Amino acid sequence: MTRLTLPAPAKLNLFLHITGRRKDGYHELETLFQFLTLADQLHFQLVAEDVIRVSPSLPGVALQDHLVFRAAQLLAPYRSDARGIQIEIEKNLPMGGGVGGGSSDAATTLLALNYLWELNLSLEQLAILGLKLGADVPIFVYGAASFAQGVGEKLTPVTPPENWYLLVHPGVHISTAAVFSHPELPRNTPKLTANDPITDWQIHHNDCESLVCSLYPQVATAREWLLKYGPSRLTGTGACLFTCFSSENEARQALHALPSTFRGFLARGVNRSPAHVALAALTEASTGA
Ligand SMILES: C[C@@](CO)(OP(=O)(O)O)[C@H](O)COP(=O)(O)OP(=O)(O)OC[C@H]1O[C@@H](n2ccc(N)nc2=O)[C@H](O)[C@@H]1O
Ligand SMILES: Nc1ncnc2c1ncn2[C@@H]1O[C@H](COP(=O)(O)OP(=O)(O)O)[C@@H](O)[C@H]1O
Repeated sequence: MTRLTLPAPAKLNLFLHITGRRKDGYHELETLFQFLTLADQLHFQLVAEDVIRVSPSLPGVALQDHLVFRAAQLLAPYRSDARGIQIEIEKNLPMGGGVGGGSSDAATTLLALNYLWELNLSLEQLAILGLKLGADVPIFVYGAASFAQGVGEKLTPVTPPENWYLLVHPGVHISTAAVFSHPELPRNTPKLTANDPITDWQIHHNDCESLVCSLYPQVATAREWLLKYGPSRLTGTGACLFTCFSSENEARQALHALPSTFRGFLARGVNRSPAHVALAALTEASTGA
């Protein structure tokens, strides 16, 4: 096989507790990750020359900083021949939206190149490499909805309900680093205990939400609008907020009522990453399983 298309799905942080800060400045988190059917699409094509080509470019992102390019660079030394790769990205996920698009693009690149370059690296090896690119990369590499601890790399698979979500982007770009370095960010939520119902995410919260709403009035306005439909929540450090619905139809009706100042996305929560589903289908087809 010389070409491959794989999705790079969005994630939601159904809740996000900050339980402390490490000496290196990184924050200790407890968060519940679920994937969405909403995804970027990445097209991979092996080429004879020893190059890594990524197109189209992303606004404001130099090639050297592009997480897809960096993921390919990390894997290139493991090749046994000099075949290069051409990668084309259909970017559907809002950047800086808290849905992990960059990390997911990187993880999908690791999975795809491991397959196309026939590297036979384990998911654990790919996750260790991926963590160098971002705290969120391992969850996408493993591909199972999980309760995450540490900086997001200690993962326990769980199965929250696979609801329909309306995701609202309030039109602001939020820097993860800026939120985490803010003096008013709460950093001392007690750790959950073995008896806490982890997948009952609505009883938990996102420690970034109040701060982000006070720094970005558009996020607060979007939150107020979503609250008409049910409990709403910020994902990650924002900017996107979500609320859940029991059917696609209800979620679609809410999407139709969304003010034009916001962008809305309809998606289903899924506990297995669509990238893994696609890769498994491919492997089964090629082995005739
Ligand atoms: C907060 C979360 C929750 O899923 O998501 P996003 O809102 O970014 O999607 C993630 O932990 C983000 O992961 P990721 O986007 O990969 O962050 P990184 O590139 O590793 O880190 C960006 C910056 O955020 C800070 N950071 C990040 C993660 C963490 N646990 N503690 C931190 O203090 C650090 O200052 C770091 O320099
Ligand atoms: N492939 C990529 N997709 C998105 N952002 C990228 C990518 N590569 C590098 N970046 C940089 O990472 C930043 C955060 O990306 P993103 O994952 O979209 O945010 P978030 O973690 O909030 O969902 C972007 O603003 C951009 O500067």
